[in-house]
Amino acid sequence: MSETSDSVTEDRRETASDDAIKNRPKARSIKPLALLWPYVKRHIGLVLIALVFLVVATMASLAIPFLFGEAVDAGQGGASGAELLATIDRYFLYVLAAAVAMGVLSALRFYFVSRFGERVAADLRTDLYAKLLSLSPRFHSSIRSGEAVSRLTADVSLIETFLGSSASLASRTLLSTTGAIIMMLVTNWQLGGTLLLMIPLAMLPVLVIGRIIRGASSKAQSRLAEAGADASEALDAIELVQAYGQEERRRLSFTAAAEAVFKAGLKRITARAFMILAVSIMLLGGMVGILWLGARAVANETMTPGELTQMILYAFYAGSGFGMLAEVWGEVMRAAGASDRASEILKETPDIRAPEQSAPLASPSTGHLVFDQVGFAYDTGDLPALKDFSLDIEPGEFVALVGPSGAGKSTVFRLALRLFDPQSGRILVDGVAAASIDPALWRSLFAYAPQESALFTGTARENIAFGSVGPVSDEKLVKAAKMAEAWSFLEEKGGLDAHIGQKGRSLSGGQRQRIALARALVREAPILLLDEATSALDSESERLVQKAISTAAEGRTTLVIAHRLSTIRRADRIVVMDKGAIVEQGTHDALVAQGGLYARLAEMQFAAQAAE
Ligand SMILES: Nc1ncnc2c1ncn2[C@@H]1O[C@H](COP(=O)(O)OP(=O)(O)OP(=O)(O)O)[C@@H](O)[C@H]1O
Repeated sequence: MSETSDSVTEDRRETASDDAIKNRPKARSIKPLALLWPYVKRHIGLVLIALVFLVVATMASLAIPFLFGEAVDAGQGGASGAELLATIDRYFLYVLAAAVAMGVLSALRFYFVSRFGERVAADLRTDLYAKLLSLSPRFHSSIRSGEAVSRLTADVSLIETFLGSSASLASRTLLSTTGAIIMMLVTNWQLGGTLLLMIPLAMLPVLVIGRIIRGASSKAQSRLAEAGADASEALDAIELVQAYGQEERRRLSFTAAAEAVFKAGLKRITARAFMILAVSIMLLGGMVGILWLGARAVANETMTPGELTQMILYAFYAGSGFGMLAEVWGEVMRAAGASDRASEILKETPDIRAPEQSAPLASPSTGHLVFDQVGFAYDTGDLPALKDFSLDIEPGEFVALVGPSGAGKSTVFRLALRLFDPQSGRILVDGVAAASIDPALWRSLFAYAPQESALFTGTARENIAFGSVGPVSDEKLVKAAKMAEAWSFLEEKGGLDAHIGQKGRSLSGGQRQRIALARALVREAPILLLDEATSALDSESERLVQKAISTAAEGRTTLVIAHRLSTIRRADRIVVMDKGAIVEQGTHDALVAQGGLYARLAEMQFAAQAAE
């Protein structure tokens, strides 16, 4: 029972084999692994138990060749007949006992080590996700799309493999290889020493060819990953791809990537074939060498046949141990890379934090929202997105924000919701500044319906209830759906249990908006922020959405980014923005009479409507 077969049956099963996981970059040193220490410390009891079983199991496995050797020599002794048989029986009983002990201890070690790996992975995943959810959109826009999810899944899997398998395998192999080397030298230092010098020589081709294989794999894999991302984007937008007749172009670019992967694969398998050749010759040649030198030593009587048996078995332990260490090393470095990336996220501090002591909010809030000389620029923006922006929205007022694209309308919403904080000025509700309040408490003042009515895969119930802070009754959900003019179509689709498809795709644009409105209404917040969809709705849908908006606005302060004249006309006040500043405000009629930017925008809308 060698280390190799032992590890194949137990631990390697746990090794991360997924391509996405294998392609995660490695670290240059093992230093980042230290970042896992707090997680290890949390479960130190499990680690200690695993460590005890690891040491004892390795010792039992090292005892086996020794007992074998003793058994062989006992058979060679002068004794004969019944005495000889009894000695042989006794020794083989010892070997059997050591083998059983090793089996039991290895099983226990496997259980505790793997359990530890799973435990830490679960803790780490939970912590990472919680941190990702707490970080502001600023962080999320700085990280490549998909990368955050890869850190949550692939990187944590790598760490899990490391803690639950590779780390134990590496320390066990290190322990048993060192033990085997010592035992080789103790058994016969001349032969042991010679073999020891030969092992690194035998490892050389494995290391060199291994490097070639890895180089070929990583290039091909990154090409495949790119092609995969392309394919997933194309399949996600399959309607667009087919409508534009882009199937052939997409197919060809994927085929080119697939062929490149094939060529790299060919290089890899050729190198691997040479590796098999080299390893077989080295292993068999080594064995023949030991037997040859050993046979001569036995003939010269400098060694007993039992010692030769021991030597062969220990040499096998040491040889396979070196091979295993080389292989595990890659996994260790990959895990170090993964913990580096995971800790990068864990170390991040959310830039929008709760103050030490949150100021109290007026209860109930009147919904009096004030922007006081607010100035804000995005990290990547050259120009400020908002300049000296001041707006006082009275409780219950309905204000429409209008202005050309890029004027800063959505930015006003983002700041109100504290997804970003302004660089200058203040935002207040009922006279209390946003910065003095816990962001979660502050956000509870707002109900928000975005332009791209983001819905989640699931039922209408889940999507509408998303707006509520605590559990919410079906009655309330239905009431919100009715107010948002969403109930009539939902009822036909099966009510609250209606499945709305992946990201709500089985609904029409107008229906999605009304579900998003229902979601905002369930929140019963004093201020409603509504980003009206720009896409054209048919007149019936538009009528229903408008009716829903009017109902929603009743009794609460409402700020709408408005694109439709019907919404704008309904507003108590229209605020016209351009280049991050308010340029005009007033009622529709007053602004038209003023003949400024609004009058031009309104004229274009009328012309467009007349043309329809
Ligand atoms: N995440 C971001 N990072 C950097 N710049 C941004 C970001 N979001 C918006 N901007 C920039 O800030 C400015 C204001 O954008 P904003 O989205 O508020 O305009 P908007 O009036 O809502 O436009 P639209 O009507 O087209 O939605 C624009 O110049 C835009 O390019």
